[in-house]
Amino acid sequence: MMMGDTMGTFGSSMASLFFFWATFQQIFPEHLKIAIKEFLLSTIQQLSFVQRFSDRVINFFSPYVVISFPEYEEYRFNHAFAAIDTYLGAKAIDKAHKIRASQVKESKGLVLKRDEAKVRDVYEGVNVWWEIVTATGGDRTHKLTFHRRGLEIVTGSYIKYVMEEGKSIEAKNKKMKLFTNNPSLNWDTSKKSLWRHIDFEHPASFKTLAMDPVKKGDILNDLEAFRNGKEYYKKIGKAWKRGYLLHGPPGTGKSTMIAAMANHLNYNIYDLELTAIQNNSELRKLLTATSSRSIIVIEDIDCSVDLTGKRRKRDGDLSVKKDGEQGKEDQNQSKVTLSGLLNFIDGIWSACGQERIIIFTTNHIEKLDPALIRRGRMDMHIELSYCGFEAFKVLAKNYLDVDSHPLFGEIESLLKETKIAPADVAEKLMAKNHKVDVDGSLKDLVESLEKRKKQQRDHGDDHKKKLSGKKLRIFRELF
Ligand SMILES: Nc1ncnc2c1ncn2[C@@H]1O[C@H](COP(=O)(O)OP(=O)(O)OP(=O)(O)O)[C@@H](O)[C@H]1O
Ligand SMILES: [Mg+2]
Repeated sequence: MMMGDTMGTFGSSMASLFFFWATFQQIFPEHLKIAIKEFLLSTIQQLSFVQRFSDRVINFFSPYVVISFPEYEEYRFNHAFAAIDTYLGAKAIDKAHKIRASQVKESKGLVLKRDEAKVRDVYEGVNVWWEIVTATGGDRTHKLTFHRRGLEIVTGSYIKYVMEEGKSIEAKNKKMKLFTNNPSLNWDTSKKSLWRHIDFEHPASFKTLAMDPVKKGDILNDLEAFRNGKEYYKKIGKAWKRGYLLHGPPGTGKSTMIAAMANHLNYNIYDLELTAIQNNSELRKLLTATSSRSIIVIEDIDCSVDLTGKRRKRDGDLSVKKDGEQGKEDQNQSKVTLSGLLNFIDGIWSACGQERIIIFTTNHIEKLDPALIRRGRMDMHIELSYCGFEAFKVLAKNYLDVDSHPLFGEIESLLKETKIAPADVAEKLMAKNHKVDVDGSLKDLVESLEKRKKQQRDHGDDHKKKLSGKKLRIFRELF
């Protein structure tokens, strides 16, 4: 067709359209036009009503239930959303096709997350489908779809299970921290000024801890029972806390065990230095500023606070001061007292605290006031003692990577007769100049044990001689 023909056809079509519009304007009066408009609008409304009604009918007959977990609710972040996100992210990584890796500031290493919009899960035989939906505004929502049959299981326990799993994965991925209290003089109005922290990266583990394996097993079981004891503690109406008293000579592994416990449970450590605080109210402030899932440690409790005085009942309170020291005590408000510590452990902490462990360590259990260490306050007394053969075998494995050696027999019998701390054994087994020398290290240890055995025997003889001399003197004085 020629260009001119095309233009002609277009022109005549436009002319017909104008003609039609002008006729419409003339024929239909204004009110009729409004009526047509209203008719069209109501038809559209009816159609959307039909749509809504049909949705309802479908929902009514549909065997599926959908629960939504929006990221924000009334402008506040919904923590359930975060827990679900973590749970789904970590779920069945091995089966996922898309994985997202990231390193978040607070996390230990690379966090691998399943990166799929839809995830299927099965819980107690119920199939559920999770889907993440993003609205046009960018708000995200986790949608959980399942068959009505599973309603009781899903609402009764599955959602709770997802929340708990999510939170525990979050906690596991978090870097542990070691907190130390700032001297109270440096505190300002912010809670953050009470404790300073560093990342906690101690390599200690129960596997490398040298001690009697039965005792080790008991402690591990106790920790596990505590960690999983939320419902139990609630049932018996007690605060979810546990106290351990670690006692034993220097270098027997008390501090190492605390690190191993923190690593095992993934808890933060609060190392409470009592000498840096002035009084009981500061102590209370510090302890209430600690977080859940943490271990609060007071090392060398016998040296940190004057606990040696006899307790005396005063105004229903426990006092550590000896009789006659009342005036001094009133003046001396700058003391952290046994009563402050005990009150906190028993009272305030029980009311506000959750999932906390408190550990006291001492080299001199005999110096401690019985009130501090009675059962219930300190639930478990753990003695770390001199190195036995079983503990030695763990150290030999750690340091030399050997399970047996011709010198083991001799070492076993020497250890029975000699008091040596695991720290001293470890020192002998440690590689010199980064070279592991099994024979040399074990020979070194045997020599050191023989020397100690002799010293300890001589010291024992001296002690016996002194005693018998004293007895003789008393005998002479008497007769
Ligand atoms: N039972 C043990 N198992 C493994 N290593 C140990 C053990 N005991 C001591 N060690 C080693 O000795 C070093 C000192 O031990 P640790 O600091 O735990 O002793 P401690 O009982 O806390 O002593 P102190 O009473 O002086 O505080 C540790 O770094 C560790 O290498
Ligand atoms: Mg120590």
